[in-house]
Amino acid sequence: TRQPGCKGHLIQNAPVTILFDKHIEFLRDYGKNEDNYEFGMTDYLRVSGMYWGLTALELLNQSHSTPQDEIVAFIKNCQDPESGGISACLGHDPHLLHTLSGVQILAMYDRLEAIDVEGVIKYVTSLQQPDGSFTGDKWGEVDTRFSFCAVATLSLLKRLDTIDVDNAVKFVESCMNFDGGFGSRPLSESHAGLIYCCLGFLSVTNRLDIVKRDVLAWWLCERQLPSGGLNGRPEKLPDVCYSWWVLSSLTILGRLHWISGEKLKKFILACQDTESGGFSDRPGDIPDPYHSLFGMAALSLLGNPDIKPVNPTFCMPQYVIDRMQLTPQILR
Ligand SMILES: CN(C(=O)[C@H](Cc1cnc[nH]1)NC(=O)OCc1ccccc1)[C@@H](Cc1ccccc1)C(=O)N[C@@H](Cc1ccc(O)cc1)C(=O)NO
Ligand SMILES: [Zn+2]
Repeated sequence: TRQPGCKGHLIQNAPVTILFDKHIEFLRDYGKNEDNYEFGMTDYLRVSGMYWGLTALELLNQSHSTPQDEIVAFIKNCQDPESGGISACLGHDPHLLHTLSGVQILAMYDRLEAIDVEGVIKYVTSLQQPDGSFTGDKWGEVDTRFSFCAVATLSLLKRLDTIDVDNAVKFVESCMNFDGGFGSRPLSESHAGLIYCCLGFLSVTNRLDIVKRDVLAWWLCERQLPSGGLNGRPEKLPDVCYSWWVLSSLTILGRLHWISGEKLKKFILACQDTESGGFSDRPGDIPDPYHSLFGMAALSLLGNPDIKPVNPTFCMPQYVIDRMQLTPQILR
């Protein structure tokens, strides 16, 4: 909805504060009434959707009000007894994306003992290929996203020793481009989401030494547009979730100060839905838990004191990473 006098993607009289109570209500009630369209459409993402909503609520210090036992039981039921992997929803095939989301939720609640941890490890290790890469599931799609999902999952379970880390690093290194960025596979185009995955992978495996630090930091800063918002690739529109992919990457590189945080903050705040609560991808669109988490996580990285600190590598509350004594590498 472009109103007259609209500056880029900023709408006049856009919110300039965080509407905390509305976001809490939006996240708590999302998917409650099972008849609404969004709920049904996201079956294939259910466990990931739970990770987004629950992590966002935790960043707002609200997780005391979530039905933890029900959530733990649901994730437990989504673990495939045969392969050990976790699926998005009952009856779906297990997948690395949802195995990570499930393990992230259980780690946040300190309830990892509720699932067959050895089964998860067996599943993750079974997906590593001879060239060091990982497939997302048994159907064989290789992507650097899955390299990150694999090592992030194993790191949360303290079992990084069960895969060939050096070979995994070699594959990710083979996906680095001349612009310092990373793509899905060797010679694929650089993309902010994949750069986050590859930097997260290198942070977990303590191998950030291979990155072309300032070339990549420069490419990430070029994602910022006149509206203050960030895009994922050159010539694309700004989108609040890219605030997270780009900011977490710059934080891991120790170059967060290179971007204009004030202008970005204005863009993120303008993505709030003043009626329903929640954040949308850009001002005026429909809010969802995914963009709500990544918008608030970005505000947390920008130093907002009313949102709990978030770990840039795992996109989980920092106090959880500290409790687990995990120390993912970060460049200062
Ligand atoms: C599957 N997916 C995406 O592809 C989103 C779609 C989108 C959101 N805003 C613009 N496009 N894209 C996305 O996550 O891109 C960032 C990214 C790309 C590659 C790797 C990691 C992150 C989103 C879900 C979604 C679909 C449609 C609309 C909103 C959210 C998603 O599950 N993202 C995953 C990462 C991811 C990304 C791409 C995938 O094909 C699968 C998973 C995530 O954030 N997990 O915690
Ligand atoms: Zn988005």
